Amino acid sequence: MDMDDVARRGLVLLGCGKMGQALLDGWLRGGLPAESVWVIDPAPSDAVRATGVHTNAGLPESPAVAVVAVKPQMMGDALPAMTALGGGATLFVSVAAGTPLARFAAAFGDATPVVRTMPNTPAAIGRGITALIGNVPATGDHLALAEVLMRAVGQTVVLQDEAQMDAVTALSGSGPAYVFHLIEAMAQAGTAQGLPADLALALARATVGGAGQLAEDSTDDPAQLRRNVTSPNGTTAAALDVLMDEASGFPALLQRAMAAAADRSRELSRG
Ligand SMILES: NC(=O)C1=CN([C@@H]2O[C@H](COP(=O)(O)OP(=O)(O)OC[C@H]3O[C@@H](n4cnc5c(N)ncnc54)[C@H](O)[C@@H]3O)[C@@H](O)[C@H]2O)C=CC1
Ligand SMILES: O=C(O)[C@@H]1CCC=N1
Repeated sequence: MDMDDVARRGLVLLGCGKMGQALLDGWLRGGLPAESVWVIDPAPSDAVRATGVHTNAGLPESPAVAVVAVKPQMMGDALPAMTALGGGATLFVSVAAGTPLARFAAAFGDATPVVRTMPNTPAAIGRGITALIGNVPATGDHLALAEVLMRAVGQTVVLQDEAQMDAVTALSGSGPAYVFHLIEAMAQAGTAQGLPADLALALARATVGGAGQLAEDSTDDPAQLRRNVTSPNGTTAAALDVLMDEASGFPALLQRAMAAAADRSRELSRG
């Protein structure tokens, strides 16, 4: 199965909010015809309607793919709309946090191929990263098709074990929010040091954006990039003494924050 099959047989997208829309935009940008997509969402946005996809219309009999992009708490209400697609002919791809593969087998039958994924919101600009893992009925071809779908919005990595999904969710799924909060916090601290708020925010955004791009593009690892900024006994060293403090610095804080996120993912998985 490839994107030509998806164009011919159709793709159903269940839930088209922030993540669903980012994916939809990526697929349409990549050349998937709007008439090949069926969106099911009780409140589709004007932007989704404007794409020309089918919204809340009768579903094709045997779509190539059904993508689940509703909140984990909505699964009980949302999945029954797709019951008829279970059984094997349609590949299910879920982007939902804390929703195990077994939840989809229970809804659609044990023979249904399902690929569970965890994308992130930089997908909206084609800069996401998505981790994937398939269930037993999902073949190499199914996983490859799921990767093609997710590559429309960024990079992909395949996991070895579904249990890794909780840590992935805590790291790359939720991670953009930590970075946005870092920008907010740097801007606030800049204001506290006497800068006007708009100037502090502009500096913080560009610094995090530029440093992120440098970290991704450079052949140096992040530790070396950090050392490149840090003059002996200079300003950066003074700040890093605070940020790298064993008890109260970034590492300890992020250990706690990500443990909370991963624990919440495990809790959601238990239903
Ligand atoms: N926002 C993020 O950063 C990420 C979200 N995810 C996952 O993506 C999924 C969607 O999250 P968001 O897009 O952020 O949420 P969202 O709230 O923006 O979108 C959810 C959409 O589902 C629709 N919906 C509600 N009930 C429905 C039903 N019964 N049938 C069909 N559609 C229904 C809503 O109208 C809404 O458009 C979640 O499972 C979340 O865990 C995964 C990675 C990152
Ligand atoms: O907060 C959440 O539950 C979702 C999953 C990863 C990012 N947002």
